[in-house]
Amino acid sequence: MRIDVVTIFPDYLRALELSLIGRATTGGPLEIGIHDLRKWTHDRHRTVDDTPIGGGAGMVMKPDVWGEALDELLSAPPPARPDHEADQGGQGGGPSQGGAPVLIIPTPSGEVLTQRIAEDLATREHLVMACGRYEGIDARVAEHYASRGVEVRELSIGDYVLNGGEAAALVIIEAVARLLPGVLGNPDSVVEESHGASGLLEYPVHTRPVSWRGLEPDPALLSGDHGRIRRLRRDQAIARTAQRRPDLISRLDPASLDSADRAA
Ligand SMILES: NCc1ccc(-c2ccccc2)nc1
Repeated sequence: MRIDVVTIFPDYLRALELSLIGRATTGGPLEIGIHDLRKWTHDRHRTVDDTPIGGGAGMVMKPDVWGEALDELLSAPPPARPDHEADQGGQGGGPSQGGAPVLIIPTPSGEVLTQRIAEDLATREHLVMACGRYEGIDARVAEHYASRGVEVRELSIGDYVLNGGEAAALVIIEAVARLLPGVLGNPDSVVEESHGASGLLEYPVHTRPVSWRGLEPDPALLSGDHGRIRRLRRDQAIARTAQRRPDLISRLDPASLDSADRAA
């Protein structure tokens, strides 16, 4: 997968070149390109914004500058893919959706990112992320590329407003990139995690010391009885989900709640 990020604060995205994601980019399953939007300006002041048509506070990012940047990045050839990855669907499941790039625009007015959306994006070959600042990007940019048949995803990462799309882009990229084969240290840990296949929140985890400040985990965890431990953890996950995220309980497939027993 290749991810291109366009921003007026390229240094904000340098974190991607560190840690887990950073390791995956050196000849791994992930290529990342960070681009300064001002590269596509032509005036002396490298202007990227202007006052809103129709009035209102703040500034809006100019469609013409964004158009030059996205024309270039969206038409770039898809990343070369080694043969063994021909049908690599990654943890996102399913075959790759082919090389057509997806234009992702982080925005407070977008659809909220979910694990399902991350899994879908993890099957793509090329993501182009447009990070807005100020009051956002001129709405005609998303409209234009959608009308040209580009898949445009305006994504929110939650119901709050940030100063720009960069922090949201980091969240979206991490949620997607960690699903790619070879990026996550232990692929098994993708299975039992909050918002994973079970649709439940993750059960509470513990490690040594067994007794800490007078607190100890449920004795079942020390029993060595794996069926009993599996059932305890399922019950803990259900209880935690019901308490903290009742909205997730209503979406659950009842059959998935018994899978812990069947897996025993
Ligand atoms: N849902 C998180 C989120 C994403 C993007 C923005 C944003 C703010 C200003 C300009 C451009 C994007 N705000 C919140």
